[in-house]
Amino acid sequence: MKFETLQQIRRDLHQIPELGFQEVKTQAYVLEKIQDMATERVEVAKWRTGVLVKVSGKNPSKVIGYRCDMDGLPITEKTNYTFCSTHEGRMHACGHDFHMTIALGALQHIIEHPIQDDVVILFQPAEEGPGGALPMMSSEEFKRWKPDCIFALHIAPELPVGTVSSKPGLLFANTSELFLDFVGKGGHAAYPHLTKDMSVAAGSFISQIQEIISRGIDPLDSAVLTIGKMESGHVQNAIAETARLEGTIRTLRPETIDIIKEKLESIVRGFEINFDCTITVDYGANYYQVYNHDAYVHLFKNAMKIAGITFHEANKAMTGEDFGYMLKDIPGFMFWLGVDSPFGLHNNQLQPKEESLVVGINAVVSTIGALSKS
Ligand SMILES: CC(=O)N[C@@H](CCC[C@H](N)C(=O)O)C(=O)O
Repeated sequence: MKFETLQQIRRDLHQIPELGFQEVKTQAYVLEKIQDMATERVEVAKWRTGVLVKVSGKNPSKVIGYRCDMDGLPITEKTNYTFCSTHEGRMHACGHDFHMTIALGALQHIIEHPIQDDVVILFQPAEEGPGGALPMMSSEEFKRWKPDCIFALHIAPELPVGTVSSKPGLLFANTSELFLDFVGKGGHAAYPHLTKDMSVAAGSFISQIQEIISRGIDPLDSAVLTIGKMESGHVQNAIAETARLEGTIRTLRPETIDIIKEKLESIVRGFEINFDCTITVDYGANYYQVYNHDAYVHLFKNAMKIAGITFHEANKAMTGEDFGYMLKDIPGFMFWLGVDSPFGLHNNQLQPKEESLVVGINAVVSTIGALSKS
């Protein structure tokens, strides 16, 4: 695919970011592009708002899987792109527009340059939440074409274009979303003694839970507890009856998430007594760690050398990815693709360099070729 075509696809997708399991326009766009390149060797299936494509090999002995994600984030874009999001309050701030474009580019390359094995490309919805990987894996469509090995990429804003990065073993953390609803008693701002102020409770709760990580978890066992959103009250001169905190828990070991949840719940019980309120805890979506299989990372490193792409050994990251569930069941790996953006993932000004699309496709097709020969 020509660079201008890839750039156009990325820009089209960038304009229509949709949240998890709402990727209706995105799915239609992806399907249209696939139809344009389809031959008799290509089969397509829809699953919810996702898409699965199978390209039959010349003499297959295995199915090679490649997965990309499709959803955007509830973030208001602040780039000055001419092709910025047309969906108010939604943005492709995690590079899924790049991931899908690379998958389409790789698909066309495989259709035009047939390999021995079957290739299945998965366009998976809802990576940012509530998690599309697990339900997709239990679908009939996935089971019918279940890959024998699988890999995926994620853009890396801090790495230069022309580079990739990965590591054997643990790459990404275990995660759990966190939603807390506080209900107390509202009232007039001038009569605090007659109320149960949920702004004060929620503010104090945020400070208190910092001690879970700093004093409750072995410093050698890394963990993160972030509250990313806080809401309470309605007006400046009334005491808030309700508050809501939204956040995420990240750990390097699956067991540590349970320890954190236990400590958090004991703080919740204390706050319910101290503030005479009720607090409901909901853990939303939970993702299993991304654990790369050694032999596949080794194969990837060699494939990158041959493709002329610079490989860096990665560090573990506290990011989460529901691709971890696929790697729990199917051998494979995930890697970072350098896109050189001055702004990071989930930033409203994320601006990955489009030249990296070509590198991404080269990395993916080279890896598929190497997997087919292995
Ligand atoms: C790569 C990346 O940024 N992934 C997301 C996954 C989010 C999972 C879930 N919504 C949570 O926040 O726990 C991330 O934020 O790491």
